Amino acid sequence: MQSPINTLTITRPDDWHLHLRDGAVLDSVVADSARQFARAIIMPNLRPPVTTTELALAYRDRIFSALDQAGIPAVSFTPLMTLYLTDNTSADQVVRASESGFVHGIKLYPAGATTNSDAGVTNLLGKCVAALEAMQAVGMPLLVHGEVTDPDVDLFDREAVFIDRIMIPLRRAFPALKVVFEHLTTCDGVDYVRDADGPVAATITAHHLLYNRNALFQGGVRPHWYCLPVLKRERHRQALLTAATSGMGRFFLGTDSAPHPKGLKENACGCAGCYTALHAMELYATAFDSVGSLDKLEAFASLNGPAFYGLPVNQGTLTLNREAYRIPTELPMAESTVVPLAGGESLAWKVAQ
Ligand SMILES: NC(=O)N[C@@H](CC(=O)O)C(=O)O
Ligand SMILES: [Zn+2]
Ligand SMILES: [Zn+2]
Repeated sequence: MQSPINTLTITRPDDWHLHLRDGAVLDSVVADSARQFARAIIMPNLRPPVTTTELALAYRDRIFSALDQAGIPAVSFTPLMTLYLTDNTSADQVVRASESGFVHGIKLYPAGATTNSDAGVTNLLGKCVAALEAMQAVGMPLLVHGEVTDPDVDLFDREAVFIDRIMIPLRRAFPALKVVFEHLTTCDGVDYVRDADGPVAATITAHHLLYNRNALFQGGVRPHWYCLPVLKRERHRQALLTAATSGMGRFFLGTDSAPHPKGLKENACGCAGCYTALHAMELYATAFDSVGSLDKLEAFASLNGPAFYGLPVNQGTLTLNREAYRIPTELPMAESTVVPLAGGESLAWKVAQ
């Protein structure tokens, strides 16, 4: 089923889940995101993590310097900052973040769940009650990496178990808390977000819409397809695609683009994270086109996110053309190299320059 559409112009999109890193890598990656997106929710899992409004302000300044160095005017890309929730995040820190006007979410990393999560939360409903109460009161969204870390739980089941053990009790205790279930990967997650009462939403990556877990092992172990939460079975991919193309306001775009140096991905213990900022909208257009739903891309990429976060829709537009585009195999970045997801492969969509 292929749509006859050959060109598509949508309201300029936003990326509601992005890793920009820091230092020299930040300088290299920020231009890729700014080329396609007007705003992005910037993940706080740096080393050390961004745990306070002061640290977020300093990081935001470094992002603006990187934009300036890349020749991108500050008005054309807005970093929406987040804080990293810890066992010690106080209600006062939440209030300060909210009053800053530039912090738009607080991120839950269960300790040990993913890249740079060592400082994360050990017991959400035991240690973070004051912070969660304050977040609910001021309307600050909680962004969650929704996987349990219990070593007895199979890697592929960690999202489903997170719903039962954390999400449901959390929502019962804080029914008015805004929650974004980040990088949703399962049909269990889709069902939960679709049916839950209250202000719940989810981001979905391009890679989870395009690939199932076979991609990790096609012809051998392929580390560039390894991310967390890990790719799942085909039926989960199908459920994500149905949700993303449903037009439902609870589902919106979040690339989870997460650059790692090539040498740390192609490694005996390779890092989790896929780099998709370079070709994000091309990947999403390919996924939506695969089910004849290009007409639903604008809601997912440009309208649903701002509505949930209470922000205005962007002014500009982005045009995609049906045009063969070969993804580069490698990108030189600072002192290292980053391999974009599906490097060397071709897509049928290209963002117009
Ligand atoms: N998604 C990933 O596999 N990695 C992310 C962390 C995260 O979003 O969990 C990273 O920071 O590298
Ligand atoms: Zn995550
Ligand atoms: Zn992420």
